[in-house]
Amino acid sequence: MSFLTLNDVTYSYPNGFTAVENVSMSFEKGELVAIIGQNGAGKTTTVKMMNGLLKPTQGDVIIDGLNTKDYTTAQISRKVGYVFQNPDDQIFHDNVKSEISFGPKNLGFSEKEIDENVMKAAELTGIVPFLDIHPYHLPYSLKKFVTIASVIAMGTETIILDEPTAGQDSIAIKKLGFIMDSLVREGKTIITITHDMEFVVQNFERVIVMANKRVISDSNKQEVFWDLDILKEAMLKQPHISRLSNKLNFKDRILDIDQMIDVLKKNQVTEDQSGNTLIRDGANI
Ligand SMILES: Nc1ncnc2c1ncn2[C@@H]1O[C@H](COP(=O)(O)OP(=O)(O)OP(=O)(O)O)[C@@H](O)[C@H]1O
Repeated sequence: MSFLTLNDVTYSYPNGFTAVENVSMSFEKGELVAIIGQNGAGKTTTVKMMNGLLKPTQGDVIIDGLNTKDYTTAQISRKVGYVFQNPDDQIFHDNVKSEISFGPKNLGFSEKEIDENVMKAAELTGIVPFLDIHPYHLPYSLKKFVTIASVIAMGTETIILDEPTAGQDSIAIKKLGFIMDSLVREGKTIITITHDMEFVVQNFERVIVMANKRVISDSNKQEVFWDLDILKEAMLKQPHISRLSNKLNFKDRILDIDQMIDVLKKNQVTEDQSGNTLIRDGANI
């Protein structure tokens, strides 16, 4: 059995609105998975069911053999940590160190474990210099890293990141990639909701696409970003470089600049006697 399974899950909010319908997905330990899809597709509702913040109205969520229906959110949050989309929904302490310590303290860790976890999380997220500062005095980007550190410090086997790239510059986005990589290397499962397709291409292999409350694709990035019907249904665009290669009728399913350069060098680019670049077979421009 997988470490984390959503089995034909439906969720309706108390006002009667059904946000997620008949969704199934499963994750192994050490997996790194992106969830993409239009606004309102049901992504956040789905991941909130993974850490017990929401309990399915139909179907089951099973984490490490535990059905979330039979356990409290506090018990489930020992297994799955969730980093909120908006850091202001998560932060409530008056200095960064207390904020990061709260989770492991709450889980009953010893003083030594708390200190070790806080330092490790702060180092990995690059926020050691800000430990004594009030989180509200930090810019949005750093606040987001405080919330990520707070969840890392809890030592859960799975970490869910909801829109981590929103409001981040390119250096912070690279740092996010590095953090996710380090956690996966430790054997943790990382599930990330994102609208940033370039970020997906650079960091993920498996991609789950949601549209209209359902999963419409769960495959590798090559399949997903070259299935134009799926992208249309999810109202998503191919990465820029894929759109360019598509418009140029290249045969290869290009997803990033390096691949584009390889393909151009190997197949489609030649030089004339004066050294001018010419494009041949496979390109139709
Ligand atoms: N507390 C709530 N009560 C009622 N409806 C809600 C509630 N929270 C979310 N919804 C609705 O459920 C639907 C799915 O929302 P959800 O946040 O899961 O989508 P999403 O794919 O994460 O979207 P986004 O990318 O905008 O965050 C939306 O139509 C939203 O308005």
